[in-house]
Amino acid sequence: MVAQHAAGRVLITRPMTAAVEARARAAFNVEIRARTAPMSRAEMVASLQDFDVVVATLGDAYSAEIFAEVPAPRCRLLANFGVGYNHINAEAARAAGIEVTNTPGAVTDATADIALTLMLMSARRAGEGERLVRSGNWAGWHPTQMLGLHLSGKRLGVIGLGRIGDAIARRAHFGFGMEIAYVARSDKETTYPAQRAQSLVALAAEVDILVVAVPGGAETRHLINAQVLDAMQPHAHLVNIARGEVVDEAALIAALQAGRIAGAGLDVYEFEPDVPEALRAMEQVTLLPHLGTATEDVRSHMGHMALDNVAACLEGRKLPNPV
Ligand SMILES: NC(=O)c1ccc[n+]([C@@H]2O[C@H](COP(=O)([O-])OP(=O)(O)OC[C@H]3O[C@@H](n4cnc5c(N)ncnc54)[C@H](O)[C@@H]3O)[C@@H](O)[C@H]2O)c1
Ligand SMILES: O=C(O)[C@H](O)CO
Repeated sequence: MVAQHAAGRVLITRPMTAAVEARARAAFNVEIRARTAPMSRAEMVASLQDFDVVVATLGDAYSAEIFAEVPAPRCRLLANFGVGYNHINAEAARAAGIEVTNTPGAVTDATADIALTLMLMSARRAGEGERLVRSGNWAGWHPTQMLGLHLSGKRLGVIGLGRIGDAIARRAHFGFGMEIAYVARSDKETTYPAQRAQSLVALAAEVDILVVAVPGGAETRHLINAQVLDAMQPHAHLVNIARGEVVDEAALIAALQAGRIAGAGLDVYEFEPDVPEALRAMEQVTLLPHLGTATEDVRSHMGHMALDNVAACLEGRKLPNPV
């Protein structure tokens, strides 16, 4: 028997997995928004006025302006569904008396798996090959057909050796025998040999695959710019599973069109869900629709973590995952 929480109205801004919705309905006085699109400005303002806790997610742009519109919010917690919370101005939330939590760890393995999927698809031209077979134009195997980049023994550069970056590096090293290099402010302790590069440009210049796994937000916006892309080797591939804004998309398109890099594997986009026609037109680009955490198990795990934070807030306990 799940206890009913008398106090507190909860809004969940998207439909969730059945398991998460069932727990939320049993445990809280909850409203679950039926729409899958991000919250409008008016909806976000109303959410801060009418609910004690809001389970928000990617695309719900709780900017400083939204908080400024509600001087005395009823809301005490924005429990973000997802580890990345660059869509929420956490400083402005705190100034308004609203805590922010996220779901670290629940997303790590699944997102690392998608990074490896993109590394393999990009290096081995899997998307292009699949489109060839589907087109009916495949003329058959021959020794020089669609040659790609062999990953085994190659060098992987990780930008952002945190939870996901480390899970990617582990998979790449122990699964594919790849050498690992990374950039960070200080040396990291790892379960595999890993070399810290002097700078991002130096890292870009020395690797076969460069994978982006830093958080989004103002500090990392356009971290991967024309200078970094120009430093990469012509046979190298860029993989981004972090946030679209970390990569200067116009510079990436220019580098790909000029053949300055061999390919890119992207799960996220600068102006998501808009994906430039130029990217969609290029065979050497693998495009996924932000699939990092898209499995039933993982989305339920994320939802339960968010609900654990909701429960803690409503019961006056310490929040498990403050950002
Ligand atoms: N594609 C997806 O579906 C998906 C899924 C989950 C997470 N993500 C994104 O991945 C990000 C990382 O998640 P995580 O759990 O690994 O976070 P994390 O905090 O564990 O790791 C991020 C790492 O990046 C490092 N970092 C920050 N700025 C840096 C910089 N300028 N240069 C080098 N390193 C820098 C941090 O020190 C940290 O080690 C999330 O913030 C989110 O935006 C995407
Ligand atoms: O940050 C995350 O957890 C994913 O991108 C989904 O929000």
